[in-house]
Amino acid sequence: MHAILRATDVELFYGSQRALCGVDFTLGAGEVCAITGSSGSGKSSLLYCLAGVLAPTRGEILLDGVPLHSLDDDELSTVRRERFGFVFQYGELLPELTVEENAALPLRLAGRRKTKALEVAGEVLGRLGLAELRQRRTSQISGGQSQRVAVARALVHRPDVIFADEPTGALDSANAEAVLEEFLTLARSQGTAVVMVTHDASVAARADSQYMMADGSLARRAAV
Ligand SMILES: Nc1ncnc2c1ncn2[C@@H]1O[C@H](COP(=O)(O)OP(=O)(O)OP(=O)(O)O)[C@@H](O)[C@H]1O
Repeated sequence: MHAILRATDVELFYGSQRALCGVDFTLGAGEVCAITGSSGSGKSSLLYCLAGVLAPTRGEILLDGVPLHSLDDDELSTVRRERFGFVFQYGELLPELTVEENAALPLRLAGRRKTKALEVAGEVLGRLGLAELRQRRTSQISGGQSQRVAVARALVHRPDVIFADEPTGALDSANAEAVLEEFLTLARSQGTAVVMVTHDASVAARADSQYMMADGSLARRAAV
């Protein structure tokens, strides 16, 4: 399997606080990976580094063999916008936009025409059970519905890698299953890779690979 993302010996400090140490990680194209670990163990920090949002203090992150730190700000923004999709814990939707406008945002930023972008967003929203809410402003939907809109927005432009921090945290089991199915379908059909942080053991068990984060160190868990 072609390695799309590779981290070698990554360390991250926030001031004097060490959040990551000696992290090695490889993600194959089309691989769905789950990272678990206790609160404060460094899971979100790792996602931020892998996604080029934070620069590691030591070590490097390679995307298709190219070190993220070799890209200038514009190139990094383009990578994040076009090749990555994000469902972050505090990833806010824009309250003045409707559900479908929020979900269509990555396509609009990529220059797609509004009608086409809304049509594609509508299909994804439908698969996530949100068809009825398309025209609703996101200030008028529930937390779990917002989370699914954020998932739709992360995958609408068919990115190469989706980074998801607790993407099913606010969802009941049926909706968590719908989100996971979307990830797995994209991975199998488009070769999209997914790195997701989750506390949900049943979600993690469905991933292709599982890792455990403890005190800034990452360890692969054997398949059961
Ligand atoms: N901006 C920051 N400044 C200083 N320390 C930080 C910052 N963000 C995180 N930390 C610290 O870095 C460590 C790792 O935090 P991180 O958020 O990556 O953990 P996490 O495993 O994602 O936690 P949670 O499951 O609670 O979201 C923790 O000790 C945290 O207190």
